[in-house]
Amino acid sequence: MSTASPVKTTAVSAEGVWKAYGTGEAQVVALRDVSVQFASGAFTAIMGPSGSGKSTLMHCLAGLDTTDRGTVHIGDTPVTGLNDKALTKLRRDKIGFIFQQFNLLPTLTAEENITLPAAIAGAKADPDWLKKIIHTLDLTDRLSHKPTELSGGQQQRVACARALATRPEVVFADEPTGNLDTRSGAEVLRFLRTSVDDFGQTIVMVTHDPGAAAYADRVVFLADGRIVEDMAEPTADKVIDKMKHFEELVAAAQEETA
Ligand SMILES: Nc1ncnc2c1ncn2[C@@H]1O[C@H](COP(=O)(O)OP(=O)(O)OP(=O)(O)O)[C@@H](O)[C@H]1O
Repeated sequence: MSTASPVKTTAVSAEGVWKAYGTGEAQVVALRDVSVQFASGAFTAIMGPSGSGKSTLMHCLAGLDTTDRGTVHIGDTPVTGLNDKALTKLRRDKIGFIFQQFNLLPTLTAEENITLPAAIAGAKADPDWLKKIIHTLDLTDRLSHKPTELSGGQQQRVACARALATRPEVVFADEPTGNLDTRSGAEVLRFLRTSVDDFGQTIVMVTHDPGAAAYADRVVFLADGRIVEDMAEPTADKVIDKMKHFEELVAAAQEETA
């Protein structure tokens, strides 16, 4: 019997990714030669100033946007180069999304919002798994409610259940606490943490909030389209301190890639 700890596999990877918007004088380079791996069963936060490329990176990783150069993989599956049909299938089968604005369908109940993506994918979500996440999210008494009958925190918890219903290879969360008060935000973050620790999920979360980033195992900092820092075991204080020295990090990264 082997006593070696299990080798962490890579859930998502980007290799030499470049992305620009517009052309000529109006061109904005949003990502400059970004290479990064996200381990399976880990919670990673992506941080950086406004316009640093966080959303662009997440969209390229999730196959919502194309890269100009470089490659992206979800597990062993190359995202770059897939046609629209294959991309839709990849997103449906392997990726969960949580958005700042919840993005629930207003005419459906909480339960229907949670189970719809699996139904569209032609898969029936495992009932025991669904029961477990609905219970963990404290939504059992809210399943027949429509989104307008739920608080913001409850709506985001429904969005969390929806994202995890198919046990995707990775969940991308874009500012999931951006529209929530501190208490509701903490509930969502605690759930994301639990989903990693107890259920082995992989989470990649964009956030501006050092307190939210402190729930993660790792923080990747972007500035000016480059990765300028990779922090393990973040705390809010460590993150705030790093953000104070951002200009120096950007200047160093610019010099390195000049
Ligand atoms: N569709 C687009 N067309 C033109 N420029 C774009 C587009 N999307 C993003 N950009 C530009 O690319 C750069 C990176 O944008 P991105 O939205 O990825 O940054 P961000 O770090 O997510 O910012 P924020 O924190 O404000 O959401 C910015 O300069 C932005 O203006």
